[in-house]
Amino acid sequence: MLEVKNVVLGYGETTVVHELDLALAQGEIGCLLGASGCGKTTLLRAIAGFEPVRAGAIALQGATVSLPGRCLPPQRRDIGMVFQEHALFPHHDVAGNVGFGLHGLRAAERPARVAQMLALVGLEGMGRRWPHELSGGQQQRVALARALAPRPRLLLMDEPFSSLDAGLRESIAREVRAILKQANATALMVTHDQHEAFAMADHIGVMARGRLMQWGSAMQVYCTPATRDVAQFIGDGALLQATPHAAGGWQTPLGTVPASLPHFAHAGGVEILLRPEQLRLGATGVAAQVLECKFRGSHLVYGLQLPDGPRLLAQATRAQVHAPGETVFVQLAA
Ligand SMILES: Nc1ncnc2c1ncn2[C@@H]1O[C@H](COP(=O)(O)OP(=O)(O)OP(=O)(O)O)[C@@H](O)[C@H]1O
Repeated sequence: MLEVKNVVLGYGETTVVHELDLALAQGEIGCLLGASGCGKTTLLRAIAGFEPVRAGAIALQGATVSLPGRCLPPQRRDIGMVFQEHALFPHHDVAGNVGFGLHGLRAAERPARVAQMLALVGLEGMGRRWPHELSGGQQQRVALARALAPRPRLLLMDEPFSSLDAGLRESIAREVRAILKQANATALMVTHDQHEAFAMADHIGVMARGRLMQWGSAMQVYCTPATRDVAQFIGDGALLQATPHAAGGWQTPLGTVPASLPHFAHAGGVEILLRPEQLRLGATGVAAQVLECKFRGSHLVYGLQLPDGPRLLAQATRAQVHAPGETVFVQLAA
C-alpha cells in the first residue's frame, strides 16, 4: 500500500532525511519514533505530498506519487490526515465534521456513512454535538472518523494524542488501533511516546538524525535493538563495557553475561545492553551504591553506581527499600 524507497528530503542546504526505506501492506499500522528534530514530520509531509523528494521515490498501491522533480499534489493522493491540534472545524457540528470530505458520495448516502463512522469510533448519536462540547479524547475520535470517512488509501497521523494526558494516551492508542483494524485501514503515525507506539503499531520505525535505525515489531526494537541509538531510545537500561570471555559470552563488571545479549561494537571494545528487569538486588552480587530510586507503582527501579564508575538501572520489588548512598548487591537475574 505504501512504499518509501531510498528517499532523501531536505530544506535549503540541509539534508533532513537520508536514504530512507520503509513499506506498509494493506491494513498495517506503522509508528515512527525518534528524538525531536530527527525528521519524522518531514517524512510524513513528503508522503502526504507537501514536500518534494530530492532522491528516491514514494509509491501508493504500486503507483509512484513522488520522484525528484515530480510530486502528485496532496489532494490527488487519497490520503487521510489526523494532526495534533486544530483537528476539528469549530463551526461545524460533529456530523458536519465527519461528513466534510464526502464529496464523492451522493448527498443521500452521506448521513448513513457519517452514522457508520460515528458508530465505528463509539460516538453513536453524537452527530449534533459541537466540538467544544466534547472531551479531548472524543475530539480525536471525531478527527479519526472524519479522516477515515472517505475511505483513504492511507491514513497519516502526526502526534494525534499528544494533547491528551499521558494516562489516557495508551488506552486511546489501543482503541484507535482496534478501530483501524476493523476498517482494515493502513496507517502511519508519528509519536514521541513509546508506550503509545507499543500499543498501536505492527511496525515501529526508530529514527535518529534523519535515518531509520530499525523497522520492526515492538518486541524486536525492545529486545533486539539494531543500533545503540535504538537501545538508548527504547525502554530503560544501561550500556556496560565488556570484553569477550574465553569461554564464550562477555566479561562485564557484573561477571560473565550471555553472548546473546544485545551488544554494540565501538572503537574501544563492546557495550552490552542491560535492561532493569535483567538485574536484581539480593544478598550476594557486586556491591553498588544507590544513586536514586524511581517509584513505578508495581515495582521500583534503582539507579546504581558500580565501584569503578559505570551506572546501572536495576528493577526491585516495592519491599526492597534503599536510600541514596546505601550499598546494595546487584546481580544478573536468572
Ligand atoms: N520548513 C522548514 N524549513 C527549514 N528547516 C525545517 C523546516 N521544517 C523542519 N525543519 C528542520 O528539519 C529537521 C527535521 O524536522 P521535523 O519536523 O521533520 O522533525 P521531527 O522529528 O518531526 O521533530 P519533532 O518530534 O520535534 O516534531 C529539524 O532540524 C527542523 O529544524
